[in-house]
Amino acid sequence: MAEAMSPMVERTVPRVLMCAPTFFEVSYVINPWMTHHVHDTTPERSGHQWDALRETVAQHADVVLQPPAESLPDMTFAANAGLVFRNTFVPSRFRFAERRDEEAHDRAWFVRHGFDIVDLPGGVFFEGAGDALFDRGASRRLWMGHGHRSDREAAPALAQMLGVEVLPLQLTDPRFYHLDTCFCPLAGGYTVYFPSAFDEASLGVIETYVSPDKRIAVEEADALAFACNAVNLGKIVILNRASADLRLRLENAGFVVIEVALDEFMKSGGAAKCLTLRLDEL
Ligand SMILES: NC(=O)NCCC[C@H](N)C(=O)O
Repeated sequence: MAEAMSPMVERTVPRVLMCAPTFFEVSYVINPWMTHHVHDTTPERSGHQWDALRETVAQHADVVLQPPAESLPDMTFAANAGLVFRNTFVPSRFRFAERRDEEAHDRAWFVRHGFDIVDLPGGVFFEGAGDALFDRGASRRLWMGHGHRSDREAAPALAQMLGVEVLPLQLTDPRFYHLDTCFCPLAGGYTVYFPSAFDEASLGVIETYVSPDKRIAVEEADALAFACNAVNLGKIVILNRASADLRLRLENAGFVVIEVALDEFMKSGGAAKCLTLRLDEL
């Protein structure tokens, strides 16, 4: 029987999925961050950092736990399970074989929790909320990154399947291989992003849709510290690290910045946002 989740019920407290890093390690290389870190993580350190993130998120949201699976070290990056919109779950189709066995676990979890599963057309790669981020301003538009992991073809398909406007953004820097590594929509329509990770046309799209007073462009040092990979829960912004300048800009926009060290996960190319998946996208 489906476990009761009531995903359609209007909630005031955000609901966030996380998956413990029990089996997390760097055992293969599918992005530049992983290159020098094969077998360079410890369960103690990743467990400790993940617990700190879970406890921080739990102060501002209901945390729902997905059981991890053995031999799937990247499953802890819950954002990549798929995309949630209302009661619909669009499962990821991973580009690299190393992550494809996660798909069955994620699908089963979302079926079990009462979501409607809607699949992308065959052969289209799509890495879920790693590459698809809802605007948090007045609009429900979806920003979608492509060029490294997800295919551009996923954008019109998602628009049709979900009935939302989808804005594709071309990613150009292999270090910022998922949209959530270099772009973060915040409450009120503010947007943190690293301009150099996008092609010119995509920067033009961002500048068309996000007014200058809402754009928070970061320097490379912040981008490399995964400052764009932030969890935004209302006024709260949880991230690995922010420079004094970025913190000030976020505070001036009304946000409260909370740093949680996640360097063990950065060895795999992920941080706060990648380790979470919003389940209430209404
Ligand atoms: N950026 C994300 O959304 N997730 C991080 C995924 C890290 C994993 N090692 C990968 O390369 O797929």
